[in-house]
Amino acid sequence: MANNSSIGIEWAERFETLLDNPGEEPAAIAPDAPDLLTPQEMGAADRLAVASGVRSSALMERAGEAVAAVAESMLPPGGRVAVLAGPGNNGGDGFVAARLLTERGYRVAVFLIGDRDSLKGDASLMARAWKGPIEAPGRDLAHGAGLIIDALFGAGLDRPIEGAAAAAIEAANESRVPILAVDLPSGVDGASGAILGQAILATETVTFFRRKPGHLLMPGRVLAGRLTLADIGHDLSILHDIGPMAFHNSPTLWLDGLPRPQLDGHKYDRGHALVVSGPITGTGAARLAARAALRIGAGLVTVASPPDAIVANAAQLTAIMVMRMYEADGLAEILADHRKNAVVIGPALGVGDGAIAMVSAALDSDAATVVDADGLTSFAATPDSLFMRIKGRGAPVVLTPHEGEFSRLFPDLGILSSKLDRAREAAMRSGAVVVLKGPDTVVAAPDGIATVADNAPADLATAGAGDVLAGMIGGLMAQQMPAFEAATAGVWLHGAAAAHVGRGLISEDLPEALPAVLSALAGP
Ligand SMILES: NC(=O)C1=CN([C@@H]2O[C@H](COP(=O)(O)OP(=O)(O)OC[C@H]3O[C@@H](n4cnc5c(N)ncnc54)[C@H](OP(=O)(O)O)[C@@H]3O)[C@@H](O)[C@H]2O)[C@@H](O)CC1
Ligand SMILES: Nc1ncnc2c1ncn2[C@@H]1O[C@H](COP(=O)(O)OP(=O)(O)O)[C@@H](O)[C@H]1O
Ligand SMILES: [K+]
Repeated sequence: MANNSSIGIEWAERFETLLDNPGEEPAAIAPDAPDLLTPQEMGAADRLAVASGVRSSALMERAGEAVAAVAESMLPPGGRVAVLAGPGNNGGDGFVAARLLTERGYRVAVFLIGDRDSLKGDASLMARAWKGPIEAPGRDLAHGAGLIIDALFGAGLDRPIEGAAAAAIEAANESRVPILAVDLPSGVDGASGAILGQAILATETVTFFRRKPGHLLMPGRVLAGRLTLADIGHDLSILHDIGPMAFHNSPTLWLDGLPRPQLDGHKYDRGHALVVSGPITGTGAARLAARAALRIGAGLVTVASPPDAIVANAAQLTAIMVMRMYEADGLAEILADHRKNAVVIGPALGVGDGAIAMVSAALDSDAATVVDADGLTSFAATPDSLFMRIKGRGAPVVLTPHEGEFSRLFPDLGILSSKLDRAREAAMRSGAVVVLKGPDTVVAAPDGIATVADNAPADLATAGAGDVLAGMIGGLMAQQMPAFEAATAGVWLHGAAAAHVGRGLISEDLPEALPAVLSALAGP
């Protein structure tokens, strides 16, 4: 199907290459390793590592070593450390770090939730190797400490934190002492980034082998602070067996597929994007989207304008063309010209039957289609009719809702705590690539492959930013970039453009920042 994504497949192929040419990989873990593993997948990675001959206690020793190394960078020589250890293997990592830091001259106090005799397996082993005292945490657990190591709960957290552990988290947060979290800030669900009961607000977090979705999804991303990814001895080949379905949105994933102008190329080779304008009271959104489509490389861009808005549009456009459009039939006529191979519809379109008819006309065409804003809201009462049209066509569709628009189209998915799951369900149900926007924008394809972005500065929460994103994705699809890749690249480039502009950003700045961002990506 046209919407299917190739990122997962391409990345898997790249691993094959890395495995065949190990010399080409500078370290076991590339710093931009994009795979995200859920806690369950990470558990499987640990089991696979053990099955391949790595001792689980060796994994824990290296995990504790990685924690100790970051702790040292956060402490003055001989500084005081409070280690909070939990009842599972996360606590085991804490005991290793406590031992190593003591050996290196730091003054370490260990506070355990539960008792040492209840610890099992490697955690029990590491607790026995700790020769110092073990205390029960009280309100003053951080007293005199220069650093708290949070080793209460990691990948094994499976219910809301209460009681003594919740009180310890509260005391740690209130102490204002910097906190280094082991694997995850305790209380953060590694799959969703959601808080289960109570959570540590970490200064830094050390995680192992691969990041988890909860390190990137809100609020987990903020609670984790600065993230270090440590190699503790997993072989890369493990990823083949696991087959990750979620990826960190970084250029590593899509840069090879980003359209580039060719020396022997022609503007007609770079596609023709059509952006549908709203009525006279709402024409700016379409112009923002159109400008973004042109800046991102579409060869030609046309704004299809209702007759009452044609003067407003024409007066403010130069390189972008304007065409008069008489409602849905007019749009269908314009799109009958197959050279117009991508259409962006929805920004400031107005909500109602007229908008439904126009979106339907766009979906009846052969053009790759981005449906945004009012184009989505108009289907709040009849979402299935939108999904049926999407599934019934050959060309790809990208839906770009923010959380409000999303909840109108998929009201029952609000119960899912994971933004990743919400976007995936929506993609599966609608047959479209879904871009669920926000500070942690998720792009999901109907086959379950998804990306999570973390590069959007808060400045992007400004009027019209979404219109620009829709135009960028449409502009990439006009250049034949597949829908999932176009959406993923569009989201990253949108964030990068905002970061390039910095403070004072308004949406008009975003298309203008694209040349710098694209040039930097293209290299010297
Ligand atoms: N596996 C490996 O090889 C490696 C793993 N590594 C490390 O192991 C960590 C995962 O370890 P894990 O699976 O033992 O889980 P962990 O996060 O310690 O917590 C589970 C414990 O907490 C309990 N519990 C859960 N929720 C609770 C709650 N709300 N309130 C109270 N209790 C709760 C639950 O017990 P339960 O009561 O459910 O029986 C269980 O005892 C991982 O994050 C990484 O740091 C590294 O060393 C590298 C090698
Ligand atoms: N707090 C935030 N941090 C970073 N990016 C954000 C934040 N809030 C929103 N965004 C991004 O800003 C854009 C806003 O889009 P949208 O809500 O559609 O606004 P508009 O309708 O005004 O264009 C989206 O790309 C979204 O991902
Ligand atoms: K932790």
